[in-house]
Amino acid sequence: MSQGTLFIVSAPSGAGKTSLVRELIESLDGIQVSVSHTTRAKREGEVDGVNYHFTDAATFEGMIARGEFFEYAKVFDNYYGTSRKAAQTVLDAGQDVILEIDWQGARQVREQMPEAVSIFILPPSRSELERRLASRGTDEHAIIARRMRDAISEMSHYDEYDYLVVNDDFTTALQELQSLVISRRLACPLMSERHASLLATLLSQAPGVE
Ligand SMILES: Nc1ncnc2c1ncn2[C@@H]1O[C@H](COP(=O)(O)OP(=O)(O)OP(=O)(O)O)[C@@H](O)[C@H]1O
Ligand SMILES: Nc1nc2c(ncn2[C@@H]2O[C@H](COP(=O)(O)O)[C@@H](O)[C@H]2O)c(=O)[nH]1
Repeated sequence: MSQGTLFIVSAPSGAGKTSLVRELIESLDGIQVSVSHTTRAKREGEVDGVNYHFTDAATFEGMIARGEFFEYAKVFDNYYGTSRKAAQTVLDAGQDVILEIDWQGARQVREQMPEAVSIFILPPSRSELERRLASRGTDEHAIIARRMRDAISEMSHYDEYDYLVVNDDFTTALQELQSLVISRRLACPLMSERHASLLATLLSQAPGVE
């Protein structure tokens, strides 16, 4: 079975990547989002194992020591990471996988898997980014201020990514993400089983092929 494609999606906090990725995986078959581990506190409404695997720092550091992370980083003073097993299981099943991670994690993934497709999502403006962080209603003022400060350093890594998508109008940004996933599938140099079997049939029936 051919392997799926790994997509990296990064953005400053509040730009809308979780909302876009949620809609993307609902709109396309054969693509899943990898559930990260984090040491940050659970927000109201978040579910362990769905939004994140919520862990304490000792557990997270034990996983680091055992080499269980594909990538991990400290973001806003908390650990966040993708378990190697979680991402690989999806890829081995022939499904595409999306990692919603920061620029530090994206670098680690590219080093190990240069064929990964990376997408950076930009907000239309800094004021709109701040408005979205506030309107989400999940974080206190000090946390929003910290995320706004770190947004500039996150965005300064935009040029390490293969594609940029501006999340101004949500539907337009979603369509651009859908196009990137679909065009990657069509351009995939690894032949799918369906294509291989069709070609084998077509070529075996062609008279006079040398
Ligand atoms: N195009 C858009 N226009 C207006 N609001 C949007 C748009 N996209 C997302 N939002 C809203 O912005 C807020 C932040 O979105 P979201 O939580 O998806 O951001 P995020 O990039 O995943 O943040 P984090 O990295 O902190 O998880 C949400 O309330 C979401 O509904
Ligand atoms: N390197 C990684 N970064 C991650 C991962 N999961 C999330 N993130 C980054 O954290 C921020 C904040 O997320 P929040 O849920 O607290 O709002 C987010 O913007 C991502 O950039 C991960 O597995 N690895």
